[in-house]
Amino acid sequence: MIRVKSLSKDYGSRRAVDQISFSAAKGEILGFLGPNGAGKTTTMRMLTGYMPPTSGTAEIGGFDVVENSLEVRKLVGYMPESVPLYNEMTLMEYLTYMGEFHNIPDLDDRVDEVLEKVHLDNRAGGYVGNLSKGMRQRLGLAQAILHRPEVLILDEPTIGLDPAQIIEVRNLIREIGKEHTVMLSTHILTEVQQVCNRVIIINKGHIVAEDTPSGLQARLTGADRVNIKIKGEASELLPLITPLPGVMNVEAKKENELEVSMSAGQDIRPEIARLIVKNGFDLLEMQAASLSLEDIFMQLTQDEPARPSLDGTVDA
Ligand SMILES: Nc1ncnc2c1ncn2[C@@H]1O[C@H](COP(=O)(O)OP(=O)(O)OP(=O)(O)O)[C@@H](O)[C@H]1O
Repeated sequence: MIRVKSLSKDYGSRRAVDQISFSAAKGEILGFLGPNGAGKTTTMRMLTGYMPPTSGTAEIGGFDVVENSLEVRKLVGYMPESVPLYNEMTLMEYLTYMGEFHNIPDLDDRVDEVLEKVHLDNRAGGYVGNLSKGMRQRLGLAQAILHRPEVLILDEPTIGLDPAQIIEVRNLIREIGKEHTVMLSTHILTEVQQVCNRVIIINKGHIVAEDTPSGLQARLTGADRVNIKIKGEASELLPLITPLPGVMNVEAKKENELEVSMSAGQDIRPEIARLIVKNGFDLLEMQAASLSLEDIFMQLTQDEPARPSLDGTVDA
């Protein structure tokens, strides 16, 4: 449904998005995760046809966002970061007004339908200005799905909401995701874990990782770090484990506990376990130190010298 190839955007001499490529299939909820200024909004604006790319291409449903922007707008529902809503209109008036741009034939029925979908049907005659922030966000979603788009692009849909409102909006997105392809941007890690089935991590205009939330975690968790608990003096094991191929560092954490860091992709837990037992120690526990998505995100986006990226190439 969404296909992006080498898409770039320059603001003057500043490159905000740098040759990104990705795609999203029908029925996917794709999370676009990145810190402030990463290029999320810029990418979404290009995808919705609101801003031309400097180079590269983006297609929605086979239509080029520049050459077929009218078709693209029919196919896409967009909820910008701050949804412009008209406070002096009732919810029904607002949605009817927005729906007129799209020539929706059964507009009155459709307005009732979407208000029900976002659980605002009981506020239909009330003023937009009287809505809470969470309700406004839900109205923004109603506006985005009004013309039955196949693709929904949501820019930071839960920003500024309180925890209860966040849960409501996330549930709604999951529900909407059953019928639409959804791409949402966020800087909240738990959001992609809870809502999305695939995640793209973007930093400084570059895609630094792409996977399922659990796959991403698994790739980095693997057994990069293992916590080991033994019966006996952990310090005695240090000189034995350190020379093992694939071991980067060994540290005694407590008297009988140590942490072994291994080179990425080299799971040498069996060798370590054999070595411990062979040397007469009882192995009480061996646990891969699980990285949270937050750790992964920090690893992928922090400024540091060249390091291997997830696909094994070297990132500058
Ligand atoms: N209209 C503009 N003119 C010049 N620079 C811009 C413009 N819009 C964004 N930028 C810059 O482009 C980069 C990417 O911004 P963008 O808004 O796309 O990031 P973002 O990931 O959506 O971040 P945020 O969550 O803060 O909106 C930033 O460095 C930003 O300062």
